[in-house]
Amino acid sequence: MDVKKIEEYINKNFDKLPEGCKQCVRGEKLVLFITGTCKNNCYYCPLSEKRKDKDVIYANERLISSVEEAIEEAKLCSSRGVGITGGNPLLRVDRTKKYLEALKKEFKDFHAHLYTTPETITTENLEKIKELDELRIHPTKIFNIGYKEEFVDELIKKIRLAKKYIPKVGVEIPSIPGMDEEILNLAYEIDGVADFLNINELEFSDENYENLEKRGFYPKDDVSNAIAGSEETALNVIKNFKGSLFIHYCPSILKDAIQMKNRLIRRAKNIAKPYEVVTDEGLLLRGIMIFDREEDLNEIVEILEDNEVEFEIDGNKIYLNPFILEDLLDLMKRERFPIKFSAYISEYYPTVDKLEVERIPLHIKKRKLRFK
Ligand SMILES: C[S@@+](CC[C@H](N)C(=O)[O-])C[C@H]1O[C@@H](n2cnc3c(N)ncnc32)[C@H](O)[C@@H]1O
Ligand code: SF4
Repeated sequence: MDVKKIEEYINKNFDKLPEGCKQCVRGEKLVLFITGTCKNNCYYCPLSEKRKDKDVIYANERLISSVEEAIEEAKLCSSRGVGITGGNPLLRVDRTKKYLEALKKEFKDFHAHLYTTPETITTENLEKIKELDELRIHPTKIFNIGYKEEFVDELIKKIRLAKKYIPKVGVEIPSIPGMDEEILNLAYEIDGVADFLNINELEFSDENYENLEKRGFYPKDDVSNAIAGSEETALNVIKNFKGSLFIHYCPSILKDAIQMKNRLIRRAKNIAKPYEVVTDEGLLLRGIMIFDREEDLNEIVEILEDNEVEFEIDGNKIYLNPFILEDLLDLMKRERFPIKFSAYISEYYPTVDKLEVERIPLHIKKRKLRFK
């Protein structure tokens, strides 16, 4: 599926999607990675080395250590809900409870969903997370050990238990190529018990690549992280399923090209300085002038102030609107005004690390070579 097809598919099915997915697609969810701790060891686990089995907390891409930082990040992204993920959040259930309750208290109508696995769904844990609106259960044993009735029975028991505390309880699984029959059986077994089944296109990462390759899986193309055959398995299950359960297929490209982009746009709009431009991809553009000498910087500051141009000084740099910078350089060249600075357009992520993705040179100030 390409981006256009995904958009058509999402628009057609939007009303049927679980609320957590609706918000996720629109980039409205704060992704709260509450711990990297997990006892499951799935061979396809995509977690990066920085997160896997590390007891760390991230709010979106930001490493945090307090509830206040999570709230701040939610505000910066105008989040309307939270997806609590990991690792297994229920292995740090008291921390999960603290963050969940704080976010629910801070924001009105804040939708919360959480990912976990069947073993940790207990009455004691559910009591602590009953403020959740949605739970998504990943039956890891079925995909790591094999499809066995006892694993399906355990899953069904846990869905029934969770439904006593949480309004919506669904099952979320990776689409393992070739497991069409098992996934179809699973869908029939949970029909009438679970509220939905989400099937994720299988993705590789630096961490799981070797494991996936050993099992004969390989990338479907050289532009995405998706595994060949995973989409076919998911779509095959949906085509052959004749029950009433809602099955949603989540392609890898939906996460990268639509959901991530929408989340970035929300953050970018909130943090953009008055002189910065938000791109359609949710990145920020700014013009940068870099000076060797303070008097050259002061001269330009005077010109910008005279022309009421918004700008900011950062050490030997001036930041300003990229289009104004281009116009200014054109004018200076036309007027043969000496250009005593280097100028670039910088494109960067509106994330906490402000990762620069591109720097387009507009003018490079020639350096003089001096022999001593
Ligand atoms: C990345 S996990 C995060 C939450 C938690 N660790 C878990 O596995 O449930 C979210 C969902 O992605 C699915 N998943 C796990 N590994 C995946 C992979 N390599 N590619 C695609 N989906 C995957 C699982 O079905 C899980 O429900
Ligand atoms: S349950 Fe999730 S975090 Fe844990 S090993 Fe499996 S994929 Fe990784």
